Amino acid sequence: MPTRLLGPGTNQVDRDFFNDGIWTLGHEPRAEQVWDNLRRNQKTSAAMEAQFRAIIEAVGENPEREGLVRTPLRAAKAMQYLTQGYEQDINEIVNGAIFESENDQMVIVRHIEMYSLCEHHLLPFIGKCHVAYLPDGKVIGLSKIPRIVDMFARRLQIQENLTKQIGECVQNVTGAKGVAVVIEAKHLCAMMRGVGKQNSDMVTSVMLGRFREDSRTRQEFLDLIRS
Ligand SMILES: Nc1nc2c(ncn2[C@@H]2O[C@H](COP(=O)(O)OP(=O)(O)OP(=O)(O)O)[C@@H](O)[C@H]2O)c(=O)[nH]1
Ligand SMILES: [Zn+2]
Repeated sequence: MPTRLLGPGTNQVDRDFFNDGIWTLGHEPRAEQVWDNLRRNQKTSAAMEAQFRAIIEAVGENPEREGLVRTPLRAAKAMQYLTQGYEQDINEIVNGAIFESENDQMVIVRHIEMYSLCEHHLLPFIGKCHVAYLPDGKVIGLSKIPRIVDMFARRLQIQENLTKQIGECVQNVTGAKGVAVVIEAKHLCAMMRGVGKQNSDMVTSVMLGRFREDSRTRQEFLDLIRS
Protein backbone atom coordinates (compact mmCIF):
# COMPACT_ATOMS: atom_id res chain seq x y z
CA MET A 1 0.00 0.00 0.00
CA PRO A 2 1.19 3.59 -0.65
CA THR A 3 2.27 4.60 2.85
CA ARG A 4 4.31 1.40 3.30
CA LEU A 5 6.39 2.10 0.17
CA LEU A 6 7.10 5.73 1.01
CA GLY A 7 10.26 6.39 3.02
CA PRO A 8 10.29 8.09 6.43
CA GLY A 9 11.42 11.51 5.07
CA THR A 10 8.54 11.74 2.62
CA ASN A 11 6.58 14.97 2.79
CA GLN A 12 2.91 15.65 2.06
CA VAL A 13 3.59 16.71 -1.53
CA ASP A 14 5.31 13.39 -2.25
CA ARG A 15 2.41 11.57 -0.66
CA ASP A 16 -0.07 13.47 -2.84
CA PHE A 17 1.83 12.58 -6.00
CA PHE A 18 2.27 9.03 -4.89
CA ASN A 19 -1.42 8.63 -4.27
CA ASP A 20 -2.17 10.18 -7.64
CA GLY A 21 0.18 7.64 -9.18
CA ILE A 22 -1.92 4.86 -7.73
CA TRP A 23 -5.12 6.54 -8.80
CA THR A 24 -4.09 7.06 -12.41
CA LEU A 25 -3.05 3.46 -12.89
CA GLY A 26 -6.48 2.34 -11.76
CA HIS A 27 -5.32 -0.99 -10.27
CA GLU A 28 -2.73 -2.25 -7.81
CA PRO A 29 0.54 -1.38 -9.59
CA ARG A 30 4.01 -2.82 -9.19
CA ALA A 31 6.30 -0.73 -6.97
CA GLU A 32 8.65 0.29 -9.80
CA GLN A 33 5.73 1.49 -11.92
CA VAL A 34 4.59 3.61 -9.01
CA TRP A 35 8.03 5.18 -8.57
CA ASP A 36 8.31 5.89 -12.30
CA ASN A 37 4.95 7.57 -12.19
CA LEU A 38 5.93 9.54 -9.11
CA ARG A 39 9.15 10.86 -10.68
CA ARG A 40 7.47 11.78 -13.96
CA ASN A 41 4.61 13.52 -12.21
CA GLN A 42 6.94 15.51 -9.98
CA LYS A 43 9.03 16.73 -12.91
CA THR A 44 6.12 17.82 -15.09
CA SER A 45 4.22 19.20 -12.17
CA ALA A 46 6.99 21.54 -11.00
CA ALA A 47 6.97 23.26 -14.41
CA MET A 48 3.19 23.31 -14.60
CA GLU A 49 2.89 24.61 -11.07
CA ALA A 50 5.05 27.66 -11.94
CA GLN A 51 2.87 28.35 -14.96
CA PHE A 52 -0.35 28.18 -12.97
CA ARG A 53 1.17 30.57 -10.46
CA ALA A 54 1.93 32.97 -13.33
CA ILE A 55 -1.69 32.69 -14.52
CA ILE A 56 -2.96 33.51 -11.04
CA GLU A 57 -0.74 36.59 -11.00
CA ALA A 58 -1.82 37.52 -14.53
CA VAL A 59 -5.50 37.61 -13.52
CA GLY A 60 -4.55 40.10 -10.82
CA GLU A 61 -4.59 37.80 -7.81
CA ASN A 62 -2.04 37.29 -5.06
CA PRO A 63 -0.70 33.72 -5.23
CA GLU A 64 0.55 34.05 -1.63
CA ARG A 65 -2.93 34.63 -0.24
CA GLU A 66 -3.99 31.84 2.09
CA GLY A 67 -6.68 30.33 -0.16
CA LEU A 68 -4.41 30.32 -3.21
CA VAL A 69 -1.12 29.15 -1.74
CA ARG A 70 -1.51 25.51 -2.78
CA THR A 71 -3.65 26.25 -5.85
CA PRO A 72 -0.83 26.07 -8.45
CA LEU A 73 0.06 22.60 -7.15
CA ARG A 74 -3.56 21.47 -7.10
CA ALA A 75 -4.18 22.88 -10.58
CA ALA A 76 -1.06 21.15 -11.95
CA LYS A 77 -2.16 17.83 -10.48
CA ALA A 78 -5.68 18.28 -11.86
CA MET A 79 -4.31 19.10 -15.32
CA GLN A 80 -2.05 16.06 -15.23
CA TYR A 81 -4.98 13.88 -14.29
CA LEU A 82 -7.19 15.33 -17.02
CA THR A 83 -4.52 14.77 -19.68
CA GLN A 84 -3.19 11.40 -18.50
CA GLY A 85 -4.30 9.84 -21.79
CA TYR A 86 -1.00 10.98 -23.32
CA GLU A 87 0.84 8.65 -20.95
CA GLN A 88 -1.35 5.63 -21.55
CA ASP A 89 -0.75 2.75 -23.86
CA ILE A 90 -3.48 0.75 -25.56
CA ASN A 91 -1.82 -2.61 -24.83
CA GLU A 92 -1.71 -1.89 -21.12
CA ILE A 93 -5.30 -0.76 -21.19
CA VAL A 94 -6.63 -3.81 -23.01
CA ASN A 95 -4.34 -6.04 -20.91
CA GLY A 96 -4.98 -9.06 -23.16
CA ALA A 97 -8.72 -9.08 -22.43
CA ILE A 98 -9.71 -10.29 -25.89
CA PHE A 99 -11.72 -13.50 -25.80
CA GLU A 100 -12.75 -15.97 -28.47
CA SER A 101 -16.48 -16.03 -29.07
CA GLU A 102 -18.88 -17.49 -31.61
CA ASN A 103 -21.34 -14.70 -30.97
CA ASP A 104 -21.47 -12.52 -34.10
CA GLN A 105 -24.33 -10.28 -32.93
CA MET A 106 -24.05 -6.60 -32.14
CA VAL A 107 -22.44 -5.68 -28.80
CA ILE A 108 -23.17 -2.21 -27.43
CA VAL A 109 -21.70 -0.42 -24.43
CA ARG A 110 -23.84 2.68 -24.07
CA HIS A 111 -24.11 5.76 -21.86
CA ILE A 112 -20.40 5.81 -21.04
CA GLU A 113 -19.77 9.03 -19.11
CA MET A 114 -17.12 11.09 -20.84
CA TYR A 115 -15.11 14.16 -19.80
CA SER A 116 -12.65 15.84 -22.12
CA LEU A 117 -11.01 19.23 -22.67
CA CYS A 118 -11.51 21.15 -25.89
CA GLU A 119 -8.24 21.90 -27.59
CA HIS A 120 -9.29 25.48 -28.41
CA HIS A 121 -10.11 26.85 -24.96
CA LEU A 122 -8.93 24.11 -22.58
CA LEU A 123 -12.46 24.05 -21.19
CA PRO A 124 -14.37 20.82 -20.51
CA PHE A 125 -16.78 19.13 -22.82
CA ILE A 126 -18.91 16.60 -21.04
CA GLY A 127 -21.32 13.99 -22.23
CA LYS A 128 -21.78 10.37 -23.04
CA CYS A 129 -20.42 7.96 -25.54
CA HIS A 130 -22.04 4.88 -27.08
CA VAL A 131 -19.86 2.23 -28.69
CA ALA A 132 -20.97 -0.83 -30.65
CA TYR A 133 -19.17 -3.51 -32.61
CA LEU A 134 -19.97 -6.63 -34.60
CA PRO A 135 -17.64 -9.39 -33.37
CA ASP A 136 -15.69 -11.46 -35.85
CA GLY A 137 -14.68 -14.40 -33.64
CA LYS A 138 -13.43 -12.19 -30.79
CA VAL A 139 -14.99 -10.04 -28.08
CA ILE A 140 -13.31 -7.51 -25.80
CA GLY A 141 -13.61 -7.28 -22.00
CA LEU A 142 -16.57 -5.10 -21.11
CA SER A 143 -14.62 -2.59 -19.00
CA LYS A 144 -12.03 -2.06 -21.72
CA ILE A 145 -14.32 -0.01 -23.95
CA PRO A 146 -14.89 2.73 -21.32
CA ARG A 147 -11.15 2.59 -20.59
CA ILE A 148 -10.43 3.24 -24.29
CA VAL A 149 -12.93 6.13 -24.27
CA ASP A 150 -11.19 7.63 -21.21
CA MET A 151 -7.73 7.26 -22.71
CA PHE A 152 -8.61 9.39 -25.74
CA ALA A 153 -10.92 11.75 -23.83
CA ARG A 154 -8.08 12.60 -21.43
CA ARG A 155 -6.20 14.44 -24.14
CA LEU A 156 -6.79 17.87 -25.69
CA GLN A 157 -9.46 17.25 -28.28
CA ILE A 158 -12.18 18.29 -30.64
CA GLN A 159 -15.19 16.01 -30.39
CA GLU A 160 -15.09 14.89 -34.03
CA ASN A 161 -11.52 13.59 -33.67
CA LEU A 162 -12.23 11.95 -30.34
CA THR A 163 -15.11 10.01 -31.90
CA LYS A 164 -12.92 8.85 -34.77
CA GLN A 165 -10.02 7.84 -32.53
CA ILE A 166 -12.27 5.71 -30.32
CA GLY A 167 -13.88 4.03 -33.35
CA GLU A 168 -10.60 3.22 -35.07
CA CYS A 169 -9.03 1.96 -31.86
CA VAL A 170 -11.92 -0.42 -31.09
CA GLN A 171 -11.79 -1.61 -34.69
CA ASN A 172 -8.05 -2.32 -34.52
CA VAL A 173 -8.17 -4.02 -31.15
CA THR A 174 -11.17 -6.28 -31.84
CA GLY A 175 -10.83 -6.90 -35.60
CA ALA A 176 -14.62 -6.48 -35.67
CA LYS A 177 -16.80 -6.54 -38.80
CA GLY A 178 -17.82 -3.02 -37.93
CA VAL A 179 -17.70 -0.39 -35.21
CA ALA A 180 -20.06 2.48 -34.40
CA VAL A 181 -19.44 5.36 -32.02
CA VAL A 182 -21.79 8.20 -31.08
CA ILE A 183 -20.83 11.00 -28.69
CA GLU A 184 -23.33 13.52 -27.32
CA ALA A 185 -21.64 16.33 -25.39
CA LYS A 186 -22.03 19.82 -24.01
CA HIS A 187 -19.12 22.21 -24.43
CA LEU A 188 -18.49 24.65 -21.59
CA CYS A 189 -16.68 26.94 -24.03
CA ALA A 190 -20.02 27.48 -25.77
CA MET A 191 -21.97 27.72 -22.48
CA MET A 192 -20.07 29.71 -19.86
CA ARG A 193 -18.37 32.02 -22.40
CA GLY A 194 -18.50 32.76 -26.12
CA VAL A 195 -21.83 32.13 -27.77
CA GLY A 196 -23.46 31.32 -24.40
CA LYS A 197 -25.85 28.55 -25.50
CA GLN A 198 -26.97 26.49 -22.52
CA ASN A 199 -29.29 24.00 -24.17
CA SER A 200 -27.55 22.89 -27.32
CA ASP A 201 -25.31 19.88 -27.49
CA MET A 202 -23.08 18.38 -30.15
CA VAL A 203 -23.65 14.92 -31.56
CA THR A 204 -20.88 13.22 -33.54
CA SER A 205 -20.74 9.75 -34.99
CA VAL A 206 -18.33 7.43 -36.70
CA MET A 207 -19.55 4.35 -38.55
CA LEU A 208 -17.00 1.81 -39.75
CA GLY A 209 -17.35 -1.42 -41.75
CA ARG A 210 -20.81 -3.01 -41.63
CA PHE A 211 -22.27 -0.01 -39.79
CA ARG A 212 -21.28 2.24 -42.66
CA GLU A 213 -22.26 -0.13 -45.46
CA ASP A 214 -25.56 -1.45 -44.11
CA SER A 215 -28.24 1.07 -43.17
CA ARG A 216 -30.27 -1.56 -41.25
CA THR A 217 -27.33 -2.37 -38.96
CA ARG A 218 -26.75 1.33 -38.43
CA GLN A 219 -30.45 1.88 -37.68
CA GLU A 220 -30.53 -1.01 -35.21
CA PHE A 221 -27.63 0.59 -33.33
CA LEU A 222 -29.25 4.02 -33.34
CA ASP A 223 -32.57 2.55 -32.13
CA LEU A 224 -30.83 0.62 -29.34
CA ILE A 225 -28.91 3.62 -27.96
CA ARG A 226 -32.17 5.61 -27.82
CA SER A 227 -34.33 2.89 -26.30
N1 LIG B 1 -15.98 21.45 -34.44
C1 LIG B 1 -15.67 21.65 -33.15
N2 LIG B 1 -15.52 22.90 -32.71
C2 LIG B 1 -15.25 23.08 -31.40
C3 LIG B 1 -15.12 22.02 -30.50
N3 LIG B 1 -14.86 22.55 -29.28
C4 LIG B 1 -14.84 23.88 -29.42
N4 LIG B 1 -15.08 24.23 -30.70
C5 LIG B 1 -15.19 25.51 -31.40
O1 LIG B 1 -13.94 25.99 -31.79
C6 LIG B 1 -14.16 27.30 -32.31
C7 LIG B 1 -12.96 28.19 -32.11
O2 LIG B 1 -13.28 29.37 -32.82
P1 LIG B 1 -12.43 30.73 -32.71
O3 LIG B 1 -13.19 31.79 -33.46
O4 LIG B 1 -11.02 30.46 -33.12
O5 LIG B 1 -12.40 31.02 -31.16
P2 LIG B 1 -13.32 31.99 -30.30
O6 LIG B 1 -13.11 33.42 -30.72
O7 LIG B 1 -13.05 31.70 -28.86
O8 LIG B 1 -14.79 31.50 -30.73
P3 LIG B 1 -16.19 31.60 -29.98
O9 LIG B 1 -16.33 30.36 -29.15
O10 LIG B 1 -17.21 31.64 -31.10
O11 LIG B 1 -16.18 32.85 -29.13
C8 LIG B 1 -15.44 27.76 -31.64
O12 LIG B 1 -16.44 27.84 -32.63
C9 LIG B 1 -15.78 26.66 -30.64
O13 LIG B 1 -17.16 26.53 -30.40
C10 LIG B 1 -15.27 20.71 -31.02
O14 LIG B 1 -15.15 19.70 -30.31
N5 LIG B 1 -15.55 20.57 -32.34
ZN1 LIG C 1 -13.65 25.21 -26.82
